Amino acid sequence: MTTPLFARVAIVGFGLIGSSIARCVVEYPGLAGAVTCVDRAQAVCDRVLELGLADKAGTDPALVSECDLVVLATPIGAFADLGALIGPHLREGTILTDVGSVKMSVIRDIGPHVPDGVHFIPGHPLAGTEHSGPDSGFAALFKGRWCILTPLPGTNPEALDRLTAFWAGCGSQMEVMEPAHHDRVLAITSHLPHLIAYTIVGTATDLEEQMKSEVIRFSASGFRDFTRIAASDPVMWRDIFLNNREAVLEVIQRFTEDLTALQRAIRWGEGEKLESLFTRTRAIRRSIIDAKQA
Ligand SMILES: NC(=O)c1ccc[n+]([C@@H]2O[C@H](COP(=O)([O-])OP(=O)(O)OC[C@H]3O[C@@H](n4cnc5c(N)ncnc54)[C@H](O)[C@@H]3O)[C@@H](O)[C@H]2O)c1
Ligand SMILES: O=C(O)C(=O)C[C@]1(C(=O)O)C=C[C@@H](O)C=C1
Repeated sequence: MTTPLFARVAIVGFGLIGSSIARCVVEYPGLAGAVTCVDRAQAVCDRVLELGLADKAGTDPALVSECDLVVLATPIGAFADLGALIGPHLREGTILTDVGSVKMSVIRDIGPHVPDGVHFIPGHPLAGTEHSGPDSGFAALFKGRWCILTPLPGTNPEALDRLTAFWAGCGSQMEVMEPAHHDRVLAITSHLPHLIAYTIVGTATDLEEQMKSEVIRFSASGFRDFTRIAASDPVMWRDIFLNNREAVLEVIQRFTEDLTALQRAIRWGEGEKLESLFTRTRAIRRSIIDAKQA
């Protein structure tokens, strides 16, 4: 039997993403010898043990002290407090990473609590669903999906290689990025689409009762797709918008200008303008599909 990449991994926050990582460890050999669950909810810890996703589970942050990989997988608003709680228990040589959807704020909130000799390498798997909690995870979640690491200057290359190998073993395609660049890219590809979905479904929610029930009854696939996204976890998304404020505000500004231009084109009957934009957007969809098949 070959030695696994890590002897014991601690997953702090054992919801959709945390439990999917644990399922990878259970199902794919060679990633880690054992899993420790740390979650603030005792009910989550009990469920994780019941599901067989960890052999140790509890609410005590000191549980991370016996782990050589620690993955923070709570909503990012909890990171500053969490950093202060687990920092003193991290042992030398441990790799500390996270799965948070914003990277600059994670570096700001966790960085000051990382003891010397601990390798802090922020990360973000670009894979998820609208579901939450330990029952919603699955091992195939990361298969063929990007995982972005945003190492800080001076990061130990061997630690980076080990973490890269761990995520690749979960099925991810790996990429390294500057954290600020990550936050700008994700503001467009993930945060703005969620904000738009929340807005569209919110508008429907505010309609008068009669209209609302008709919208629900006759919702066609376009609206349905938005409701899936708008069903995503409210706390997680509150934290994302509050922690990627500048990049999100910038893309909202551009989006608002583009929406106003479309509004004008509709008002003035500028069919060519509309058709030309819709032709360009169709080409983007095709290039995404082609890139996936390549
Ligand atoms: N859901 C997605 O699509 C997705 C995709 C990629 C990355 N992420 C990121 O992953 C992280 C987790 O998201 P999720 O969807 O798995 O969340 P989730 O709601 O399914 O699970 C979060 C877990 O963290 C626990 N928790 C909350 N605060 C805690 C604290 N202070 N200490 C210990 N445990 C705590 C909760 O009890 C819960 O079990 C977030 O930072 C999010 O930005 C989410
Ligand atoms: O598919 C979904 O449900 C998602 O929203 C996943 C998604 C995304 O926007 O692509 C959401 C947030 C994460 O940080 C990464 C992935």
